[in-house]
Amino acid sequence: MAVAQVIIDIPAQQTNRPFDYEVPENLTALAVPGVRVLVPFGRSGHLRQGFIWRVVDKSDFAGQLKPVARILDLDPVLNQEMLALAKWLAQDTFSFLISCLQTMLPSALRANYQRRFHLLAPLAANDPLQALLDREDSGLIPDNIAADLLAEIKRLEQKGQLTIDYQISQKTKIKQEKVFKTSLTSDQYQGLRQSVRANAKQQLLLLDFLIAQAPFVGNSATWLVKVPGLKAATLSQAVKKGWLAAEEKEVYRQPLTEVTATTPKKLTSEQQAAFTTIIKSMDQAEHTTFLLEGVTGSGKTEVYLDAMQHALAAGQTALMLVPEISLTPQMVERVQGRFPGQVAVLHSGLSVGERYDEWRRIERGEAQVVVGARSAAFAPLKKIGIMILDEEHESSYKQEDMPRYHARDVLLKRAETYHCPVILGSATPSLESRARAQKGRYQLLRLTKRPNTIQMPQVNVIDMRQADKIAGKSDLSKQLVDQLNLRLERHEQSVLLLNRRGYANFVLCRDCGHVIKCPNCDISLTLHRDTNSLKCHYCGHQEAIPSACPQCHSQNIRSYGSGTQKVEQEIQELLPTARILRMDVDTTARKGGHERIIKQFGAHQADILLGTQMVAKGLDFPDVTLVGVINADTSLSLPDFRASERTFQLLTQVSGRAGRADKQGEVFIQTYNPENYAIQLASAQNYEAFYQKEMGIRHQGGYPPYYYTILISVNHRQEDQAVQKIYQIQNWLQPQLSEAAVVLGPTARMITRINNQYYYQLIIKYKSEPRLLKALQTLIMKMQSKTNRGFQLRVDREPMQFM
Ligand SMILES: Nc1ncnc2c1ncn2[C@@H]1O[C@H](COP(=O)(O)OP(=O)(O)OP(=O)(O)O)[C@@H](O)[C@H]1O
Ligand SMILES: [Zn+2]
Ligand SMILES: [Zn+2]
Repeated sequence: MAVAQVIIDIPAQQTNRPFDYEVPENLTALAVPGVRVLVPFGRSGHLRQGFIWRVVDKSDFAGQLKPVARILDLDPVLNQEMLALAKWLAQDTFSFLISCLQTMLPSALRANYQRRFHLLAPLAANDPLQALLDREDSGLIPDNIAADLLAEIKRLEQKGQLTIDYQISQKTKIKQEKVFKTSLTSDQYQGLRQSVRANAKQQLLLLDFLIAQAPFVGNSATWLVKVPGLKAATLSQAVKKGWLAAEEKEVYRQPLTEVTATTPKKLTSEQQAAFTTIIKSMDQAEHTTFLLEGVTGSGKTEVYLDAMQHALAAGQTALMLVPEISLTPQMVERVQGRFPGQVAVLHSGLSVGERYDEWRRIERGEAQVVVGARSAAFAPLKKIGIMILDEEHESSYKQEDMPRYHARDVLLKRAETYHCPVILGSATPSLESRARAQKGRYQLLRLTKRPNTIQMPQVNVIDMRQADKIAGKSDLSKQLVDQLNLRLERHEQSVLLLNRRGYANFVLCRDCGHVIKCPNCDISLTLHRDTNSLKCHYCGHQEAIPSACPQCHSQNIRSYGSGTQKVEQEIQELLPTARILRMDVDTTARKGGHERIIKQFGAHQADILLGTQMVAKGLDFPDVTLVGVINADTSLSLPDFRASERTFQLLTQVSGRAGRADKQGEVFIQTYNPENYAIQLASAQNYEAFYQKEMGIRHQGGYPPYYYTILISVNHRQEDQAVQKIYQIQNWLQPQLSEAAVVLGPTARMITRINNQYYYQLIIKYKSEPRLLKALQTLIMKMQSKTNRGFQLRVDREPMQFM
């Protein structure tokens, strides 16, 4: 007897293992690992969806096995590589296996359940359930059903008066169109044309069309028949008469717009050197990881494209991840232009149907190149020859919900399977990656110059403590406004960054630039409006908001922040002729909003692009000669040990948007902290020096990459419960750790209450803790027990957000 081991679609610890089911004789051919099935589950025996994990000969289960009820796929939706990847992912990220399996698939394949009840006995007069039966969709239990109705359903179910069943509704269907093949020769069609009656207008219309299609005749290709005025019935009759053969063919909802084809550029010597090293490793099928550290505008993308080309030429495929597709329409266009018709694009901006179609094209081998955001790391490509992670420092590559994976780790794991190299590219690599390159775990490749004679932009720091400001507009220095004006006169473009990271969350002295920090940690304190206090999120230190600056005693101390809308108005008043495009959460809320703004700017429909961090990424426009940063400081003050790194990255990246073609670029950075090393080194565009300096600070403070970190968080409806639990966890965990491990906290999370749940957390810093993994798994199990009802535990390895 064949036994299917099935992972059930219920993300919970109790169901986080395969369950055995008998495979009925008639389903044995279809019951293979990776197909979706419906199986009866639990005492109720309701049908649930699941995945076949493995098929074995016999079961260790003592009782009678239930049979698999239905198999939903004719071919597995997850292949062996994906199943193995899911297993690794579940372990590595402390996640449920089912969550990992679901993450790998487009949401169209995650079925929706419809619950329906069927009466076994008549309802009592005026039973409220009658209302549900009277509806058009009789018996459907709506998702938003009122609690008392649901209780009534439960009551009748328990009394045996009704049953509930679960039906899978698949939202997205494969889209099909009818295509045709000729079945007669050209002469035969001519003959028919003579023989049909003159008033058979429809038939004549079709025959004329078929004769005109002479090149198709005798060819095996199928095509769509679209003749104006021709009725569908005429076509079906023609098929019946044997004039034509018809078949259903899958068609795709194409989300792509037309792009112009491009040819490779002649690589510079630095690009050539990097490329040669990479393809050598591809040819030798090594899973080397390259860190391509190339200054902004140095042409990393050209290296990626050539490496992808090399893979395709060898009959392999290529996978490229970018942080956010909507922000990088230019990147997508460059890849599509280079490989027309071969590219699938995966991202959250697509409709469910579009995404599913792109996934199918990849799965069937019809697209050899995939470009996508984080979740495209699981694109079902086969024979991968190269994988690329562009802007590898971006924190959006880490998923914040279960499974909390980092796309980089997924690519590196897949590279082991495909024996192919991975390129991590950035002008500002994460410290983690750069440190690994230092140790030789990654191979460092550097591009230090822009191609040909193009120079890096000149960067100027404006000290806002002393700068001439425009009266009544304290956010703008005269110097920056003059520069904007100059660009207007020259018909060149400007990009303005308003740094909203950490907006209004910290306290800064407007006279001396002092930011209030924790006495125990090298981290700024966070302003809590609700309690009117300043708190440290690492050690729990708390103090009242001072009325004067502790450094210069000025009373001009306040929380800092400024909105894009306000700045837009100010600039418009100062430069009435300037055409300003604003890019922020408000203007990009609609689908395609980013893309529209970027396209408009590219088409010179505006002189100034003003926005939040969105404007820092990927833009490559030849006429941008000025970049202005309105407030460099905000992100410096985040209560996060990565605050300096993030600031450095942001300033370097945005500066890099200037002067990318033949016109020299200039950058002006307004700051209250001109001596700060992150600002200094970003203005010098000196990544290597920043890396050295920041590593020293991380070493001293005991932060990554010198330590690994794990965040454990617990939440509960009642604050005291959450507090008690986090202390219990700490007391239980501490003895299992070595002396070398450091436990920070417990502390409240910055936003302590969300949705009436209170969050408390611990951070473990460690170097090597062989027992930690096991301990955390035990902890996860313990937290699922009945006594821990109402608590939720979260274990996040290498968290990107500590707040
Ligand atoms: N070898 C080359 N010859 C001529 N032009 C080049 C070459 N390589 C790149 N370029 C051009 O230089 C500009 C910058 O290149 P690209 O966008 O690839 O840089 P990047 O390193 O990916 O940039 P960033 O990290 O700043 O986004 C582009 O307009 C590109 O077309
Ligand atoms: Zn001060
Ligand atoms: Zn502290």
